[in-house]
Amino acid sequence: MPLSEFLLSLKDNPYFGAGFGLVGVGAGLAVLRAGSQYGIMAFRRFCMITLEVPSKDKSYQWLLQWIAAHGSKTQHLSAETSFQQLENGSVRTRFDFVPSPGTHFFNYKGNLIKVERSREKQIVDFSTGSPWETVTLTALGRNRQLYSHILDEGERETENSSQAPLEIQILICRLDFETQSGLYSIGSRKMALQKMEGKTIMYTAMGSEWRQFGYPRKRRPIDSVILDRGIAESILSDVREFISNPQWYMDRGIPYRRGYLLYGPPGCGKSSFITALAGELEYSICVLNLSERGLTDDRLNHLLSVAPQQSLILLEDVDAAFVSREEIPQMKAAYEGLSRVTFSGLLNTLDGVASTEARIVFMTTNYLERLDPALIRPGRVDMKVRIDHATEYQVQQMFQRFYPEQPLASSQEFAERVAGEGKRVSMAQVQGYLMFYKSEPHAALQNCHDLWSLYCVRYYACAYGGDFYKPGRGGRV
Ligand SMILES: Nc1ncnc2c1ncn2[C@@H]1O[C@H](COP(=O)(O)OP(=O)(O)OP(=O)(O)O)[C@@H](O)[C@H]1O
Repeated sequence: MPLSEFLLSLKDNPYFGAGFGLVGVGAGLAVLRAGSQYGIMAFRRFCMITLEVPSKDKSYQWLLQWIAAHGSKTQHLSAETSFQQLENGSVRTRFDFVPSPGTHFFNYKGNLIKVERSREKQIVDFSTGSPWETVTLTALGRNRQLYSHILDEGERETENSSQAPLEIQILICRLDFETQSGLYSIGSRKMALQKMEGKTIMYTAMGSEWRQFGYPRKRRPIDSVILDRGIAESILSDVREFISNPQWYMDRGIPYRRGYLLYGPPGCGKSSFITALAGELEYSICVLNLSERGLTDDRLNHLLSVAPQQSLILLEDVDAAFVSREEIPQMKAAYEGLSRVTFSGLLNTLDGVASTEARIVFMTTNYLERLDPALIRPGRVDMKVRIDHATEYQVQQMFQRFYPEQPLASSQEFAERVAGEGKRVSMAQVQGYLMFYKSEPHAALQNCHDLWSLYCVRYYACAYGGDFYKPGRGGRV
C-alpha cells in the first residue's frame, strides 16, 4: 500500500484518533506547566526582591531582633540568653527574643515581607558551635532601599538600646569583631568600627581558624615602648614602606611578604613593641605558638594563609620550637618530638606565605644563635633587629615618662647612676623599679643601686603581667 493511502486510512481509525488527542492534551499541559514555571521564575526575578543574611554575618542577630520587635505578626519566638563580659570584668546577662525557625510575615511601611529563618542540620558554624542558619527576606517590588532602611533602622535601634541602662535588652547586636576577615555587613560596619576605634585586636589559633583573644585592647602608643635611638623608627618606616608599595613587589614577581626578627634578652620590649606597632598601623595581631601541641605543618600553613587582613603574624620564642641543627642537634630532635610542626614545615609555610595582601611575619627569640640559619635567611627574615638591654638613653626616657614633672637633669642623673653601676638591666626591670617608687622620684633617684635587688623583682614580675615563667622556656627572674 502506498504511503498516502496508509495515512488516509489512519484518519478513519478511531484508536489512532483518540491516542493522538491524548498526546495533544499531554503536550499542551507540559507547555502550560513549563510556561507557568517560567512565569513564576520571571516574576521572582523581576518583581520580587530577596535578601539573604547568613548567621555568620554581623547583621544577622540584630536583624532577627529587629524583626521580633517590629513584626507584630511574629508570635513564635526563641529565647537566646547570653552573658556579656564588660571590659571592667563585670558580667551582664541578656535575654534576646528572636523569631523561631520557620516562616514569618510582617509589614514594613506598607510592604508585606516574608521572613524565612532556616536552620541547617548538618552544618555547624565552627566559631560559635551553633547550627548554620540563614534568614531570607522576600518582598514584592524592586526597591533595594527597603532592605537598606531595615538594616539602618536596626543599627540605629541597636545603638540606642546598647546605651540604655537596661539589664535586659531586646535589641542587641552581637559583634564578634571578625570585621578583619572581610565579613562586613551594611549596617554593622559602622558599629564594629566604632567599637574597635583605638583598639588592637589579638587573635589566637583555634583549630584551623583564628579566634579573637579577649576584648580588643586599648592601643599602646608606640612611643610608650622606649627602644634605643632610631630602632623603632627604622622598623616602623620599613613596615610602612612595605605596606605602601605592593606594586613594586608585583612588578618584580617578588612574593608580597616581609619577615622581621626581633631578638635579645627578655624584658627589653620585643613583644611590647610589636603590639604597639600593630596599634600604630591599625593592624591586629595573630599570635601563634609554634611549640603548641597538635600544631601540624598543614594547620600552620592553613592558618598563615587565612590570617585576617591587616594583621601582623607573631611567632613568639621561635627558639623554643626549633634550634639550630648545627648547634644543638639533640635539642632539636627533642623539641620535634613534642611539637608536630616540623622545621621544614615552617620553612615551607614561610616561603608559601604570599597573597595580594601585605603579609607581615614577626618572630621573636631570646637566643639568636640557636636559630637555624635557614630560618633567618633573607626572604624569610628581611630585617633582624637586636632589642638589647637598656641604654642610658632608654633609662633616662623611662624616668621622664614616669615623672614628667621632674627636671630633665634628674632623669639624666638617674640614667648616669644606673649606668655607673656597670650592670646590665632590662627595661622591664627599670619599669618595675620605678613602679616601686611610683610617687617618689627622689627615692628612685637615690636608691638606684636597688634596681637589681630582690624586692624590686616583684615589681619586675608585675611589669611582665605577673608571670615569672613564660610558656615555651624555662624559669627566669
Ligand atoms: N623598651 C621598653 N619600653 C617600655 N617598656 C618596656 C620596654 N621593654 C620592656 N618593657 C616593659 O616590660 C614588660 C615586658 O616587656 P616585653 O614582654 O615586651 O619584653 P620582651 O622583650 O618581649 O620579653 P620576652 O623576650 O621575655 O618575651 C612590659 O610590661 C613592657 O611594658
